[in-house]
Amino acid sequence: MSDQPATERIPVSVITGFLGSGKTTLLKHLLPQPAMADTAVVINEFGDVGLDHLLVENSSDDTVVLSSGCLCCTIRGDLVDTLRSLFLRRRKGSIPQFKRVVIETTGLADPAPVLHTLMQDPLVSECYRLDGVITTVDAVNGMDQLDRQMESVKQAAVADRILLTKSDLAAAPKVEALQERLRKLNPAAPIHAIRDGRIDAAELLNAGLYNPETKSLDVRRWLKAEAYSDHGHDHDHGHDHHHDHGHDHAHRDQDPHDVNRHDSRIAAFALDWDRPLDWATFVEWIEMLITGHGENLLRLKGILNVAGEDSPIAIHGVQHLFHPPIALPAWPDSDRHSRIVFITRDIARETIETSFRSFFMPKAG
Ligand SMILES: Nc1nc2c(ncn2[C@@H]2O[C@H](COP(=O)(O)OP(=O)(O)OP(=O)(O)O)[C@@H](O)[C@H]2O)c(=O)[nH]1
Repeated sequence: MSDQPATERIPVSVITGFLGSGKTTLLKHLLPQPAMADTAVVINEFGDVGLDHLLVENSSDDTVVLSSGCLCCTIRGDLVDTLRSLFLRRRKGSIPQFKRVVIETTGLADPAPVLHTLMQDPLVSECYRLDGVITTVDAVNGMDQLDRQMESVKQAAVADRILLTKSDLAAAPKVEALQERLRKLNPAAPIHAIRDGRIDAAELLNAGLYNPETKSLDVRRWLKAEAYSDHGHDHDHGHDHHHDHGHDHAHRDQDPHDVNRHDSRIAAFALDWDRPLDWATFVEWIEMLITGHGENLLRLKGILNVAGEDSPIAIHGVQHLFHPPIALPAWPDSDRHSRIVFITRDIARETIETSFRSFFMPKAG
């Protein structure tokens, strides 16, 4: 665990989104805004020659281009080195005192390993904290990309904010259908339709647990667990079909003939539990889950009511990584339920729920 409190580490925003979906255009419009002052930018390009940094006008010493590979696979070590070197140069005063980092991934990046590195690498997580993931989705090509490219599904599924770009080029019904699909894929992320990257940076920043404006840990905003309750996850209606392909109820109204839809492999849901949880049992359950399903646990976050603790514990996981829990100073309101949000691939809600109950429901007889 990092010695630095979460509030003192430098926030990192990750901009991801499929090829050509408008990441660089967005960055170009964000960087001149006052809310983005003192931002260091790390741009990752696929291929030998980086171009995007030339397109982002205020390229400077704070802009680092990682080329010749995709951030998610070949050059993860470079990301660690880059973030570390930026931090050391900042401390030495050889570059300005940046207060935020923005990483633009390549369009083909699977975002999970990038988040992994940010949260897991001891050197990185000592100095930085993941603030949020911003995903651009192309209104013209997005539907097709979601059908064909699993990366684009994952990019949308793990987003904290989704930006629908190029809606000026797509017919309204097409934009609405895409928005609807994205809402099912990721119920908690607000979706903004934008044109040519134009959006107020304040809408995108500070998506994390810590809210710099109120200087407090803002659990409700971070977790948005309530967003999952309206999306058809109820399980009391006598579904008798078998869920052996990880098909989730949230997607039951998709076109059954469209076998290519990756979204049916992705499920987003929240578990809610009204009794205090035994911490040792919880850790045992999570470890079991990670051992069995780690790769497909795309994202997990929650706030727990732990037996014997007066205040809540925030948890955060990405695939095989379970981040050190954070003890929050107090409950945000009178609701003392534990809430855990899951974004999974090929794991149905029932699987998680059944395993949770097997650990926490008192055994009959
Ligand atoms: N009409 C229109 N064009 C846009 C919009 N957003 C981006 N574009 C254009 O889309 C093209 C691709 O945009 P980029 O910002 O380079 O996309 P990118 O995601 O950075 O691309 P890669 O780094 O190759 O993955 C450019 O020609 C942009 O001008 C938009 O909202 N409307």
